[in-house]
Amino acid sequence: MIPIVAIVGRPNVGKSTLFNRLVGRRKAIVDDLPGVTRDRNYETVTRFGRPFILIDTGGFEPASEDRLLQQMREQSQLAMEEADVIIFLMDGRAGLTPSDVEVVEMLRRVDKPVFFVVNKVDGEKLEVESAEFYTLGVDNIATISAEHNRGVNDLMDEVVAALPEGKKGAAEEDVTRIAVVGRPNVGKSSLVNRLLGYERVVANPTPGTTRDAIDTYFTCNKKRYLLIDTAGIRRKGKTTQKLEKYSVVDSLRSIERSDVVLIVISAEDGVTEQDERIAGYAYEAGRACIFVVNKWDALTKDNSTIGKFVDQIRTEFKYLPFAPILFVSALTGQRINKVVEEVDKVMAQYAKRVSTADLNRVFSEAVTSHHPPLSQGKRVKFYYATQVGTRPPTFVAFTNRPEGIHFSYERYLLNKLREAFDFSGTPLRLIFRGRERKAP
Ligand SMILES: Nc1nc2c(ncn2[C@@H]2O[C@H](COP(=O)(O)OP(=O)(O)OP(=O)(O)O)[C@@H](O)[C@H]2O)c(=O)[nH]1
Ligand SMILES: Nc1nc2c(ncn2[C@@H]2O[C@H](COP(=O)(O)OP(=O)(O)OP(=O)(O)O)[C@@H](O)[C@H]2O)c(=O)[nH]1
Repeated sequence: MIPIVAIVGRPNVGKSTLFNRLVGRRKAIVDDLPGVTRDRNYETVTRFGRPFILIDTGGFEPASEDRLLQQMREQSQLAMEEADVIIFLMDGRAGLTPSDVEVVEMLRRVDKPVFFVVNKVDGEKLEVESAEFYTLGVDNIATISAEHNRGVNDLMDEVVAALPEGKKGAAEEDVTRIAVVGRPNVGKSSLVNRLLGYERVVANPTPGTTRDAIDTYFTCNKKRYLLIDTAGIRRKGKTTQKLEKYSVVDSLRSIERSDVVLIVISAEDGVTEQDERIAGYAYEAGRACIFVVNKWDALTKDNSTIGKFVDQIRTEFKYLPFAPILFVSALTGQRINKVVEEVDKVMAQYAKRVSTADLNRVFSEAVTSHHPPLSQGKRVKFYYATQVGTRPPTFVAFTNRPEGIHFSYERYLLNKLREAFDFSGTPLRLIFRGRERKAP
């Protein structure tokens, strides 16, 4: 399971600055895309070869000192429950504050690696001044400047070393791993029950019910599937009423481990912001996605109901135009058999390989019928394209001007590949690489 690192600390200590530094610049394919709900608070980061999910727990409203302390307690509580490693950030310019002292007390009792870090230590002089933080009685205090990238690598070196060893199961190429994600109470467990055909997971009418996380293998038409059923489903014994936004963390973990993501939406509630956040992450993670609109039985429908839902989903999730939409009822079983059918379809595309010859034929036809726009007055030429991976299908195209290719042209090429090879249900990746033209 991919580990989680959480950054905790008062407002304005520099959590987002550190987060952005670690996440690095975003790829254009994500930035230019209209309608992707970007939740800057969660990102998958790879550092020294180790991937982890980084969470910036910040972003709450500035508030009174009482309220602040309360929020910090909640934030830290969350980090203590969800994260594998915690970075507690303090502000070397503002100095030590009473709320720092209190939160440090809390975090010292945690049985997880906690890094106590003083930020904004931009130079030697501040280094000396940060000595007051040693009065916290913590043995190890790191000083960094997130803004100037000072001490950040050393810190991350230690953070990565403290990550738990990922339990790497044997690579199981023949299993389709399905994540079922969505807000609390949309019917994820009920859907899972239906898919498995028996009451394996107990559905409960209270939102955010506590339960064990269960991964379940099942076989259907001689094919094997793994249902990753941890999504939004709380583990047993937790009593803290979590903020809804944080059930997203469970979804992210599931998505990381999956091939196909079932984004479950309640027909009663329509699309919510949290659905958008989760779907945006699934998209960025490059997973195949299927929208499952559940509780279809609970609606009074007329001829336009389906159409309206499809419109809403296509409008809210512009970046997932290829994701199929299913309307089901986990309660009555209506159209549940379509789910596995659809999973098979998108999985076939997600894992598909096309021949280099076919790929280059399609590529050169696309380029010939619609030339790439000039880049700084120069012609953009493509030499060669090749598929370098699957899950999702990933292509590299060699060109004289990799940076000069506009996003809209990239989208044009991807659409051509989609049409030509029927990649209709899967995300695709297209990478441009520079190559000098060979001398004739
Ligand atoms: N001098 C200095 N300023 C910094 C450093 N890191 C962050 N800052 C500044 O501190 C301010 C707050 O930084 P943020 O990253 O927004 O802080 P935050 O903790 O995410 O704040 P919230 O979103 O309110 O929780 C910004 O003006 C940053 O430019 C640093 O290393 N040195
Ligand atoms: N009418 C109707 N109700 C449903 C359907 N699917 C689930 N429900 C009800 O919705 C409630 C929540 O269902 P769960 O399966 O526990 O939802 P969940 O998404 O797993 O919820 P959390 O564990 O809180 O994340 C229960 O009362 C279910 O009986 C459906 O298709 N139609």
